[in-house]
Amino acid sequence: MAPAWTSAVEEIARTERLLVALDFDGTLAPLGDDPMAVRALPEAAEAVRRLAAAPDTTVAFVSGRQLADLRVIGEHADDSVVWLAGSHGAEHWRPAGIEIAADDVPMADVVERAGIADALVADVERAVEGIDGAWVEPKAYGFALHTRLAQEHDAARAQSLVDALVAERAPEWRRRTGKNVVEYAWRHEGKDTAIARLRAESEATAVVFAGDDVTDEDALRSLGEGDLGIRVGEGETAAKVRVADPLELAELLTALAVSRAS
Ligand SMILES: O=P(O)(O)OC[C@H]1O[C@H](O[C@H]2O[C@H](CO)[C@@H](O)[C@H](O)[C@H]2O)[C@H](O)[C@@H](O)[C@@H]1O
Repeated sequence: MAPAWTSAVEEIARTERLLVALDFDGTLAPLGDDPMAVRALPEAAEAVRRLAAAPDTTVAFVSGRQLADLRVIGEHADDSVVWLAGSHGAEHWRPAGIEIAADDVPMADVVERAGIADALVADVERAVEGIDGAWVEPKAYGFALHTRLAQEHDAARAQSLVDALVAERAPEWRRRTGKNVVEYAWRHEGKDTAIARLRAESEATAVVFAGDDVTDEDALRSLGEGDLGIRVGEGETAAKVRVADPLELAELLTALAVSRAS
């Protein structure tokens, strides 16, 4: 029997210019304990390669990872044709020859906020130092508190300590929850902003977006009638289609690449 998503994939494959925007962690790559050790499933990497080679098709990774880390885990080389939106859309990368709009945050603000962020990250690290399984990932515009390896009560304690510190020192920062992670950032862009920018720059006539987590719902909710949102795994969603895991997503993306190439 054909998968339930077959007709949706065949329909969107007929659009003139397609943007395929993909979250990374939990979507192309299964989640793991060490964030820098994860990689896309080979089947997913191959599907991305085939889609990127298909006519009138732009592929982008849209991730909460800071850009530098996304390039490492995404095995993204300088000559790649895959577009990137990191830090939930606050950082962008484009292939050679495609112009990229300059960041509109004044340099003086960046410097000032980076100083505040560095001091806050140091204090947050000290605050969670003795809590088993809790650790801090410094990021381009803030940090993430990881609790994947912590007991439930330790995770809750770490989160409330960090919430209190951020509320006192940086109440205007955006707080986002994810799978065993809470992120805090002074840039407020979300994946909805990233999709709007990628759609405009690629002149897409339709968008496919796939993601597995709460922050991906910003992007999924922003999609229009002619787009295709895909939720990977469980959870409430605004997506039209659900797949079980990254492996089934790779199967869907391969089917899309085949339709797009024919
Ligand atoms: O937007 P995404 O690409 O899904 O990024 C979300 C966060 O991903 C990373 O954390 C998640 O994946 C880790 C590796 O599998 C896992 O250990 C962790 O529990 C997950 O929450 C990343 O480390 C965060 O910075 C991202 O924001």
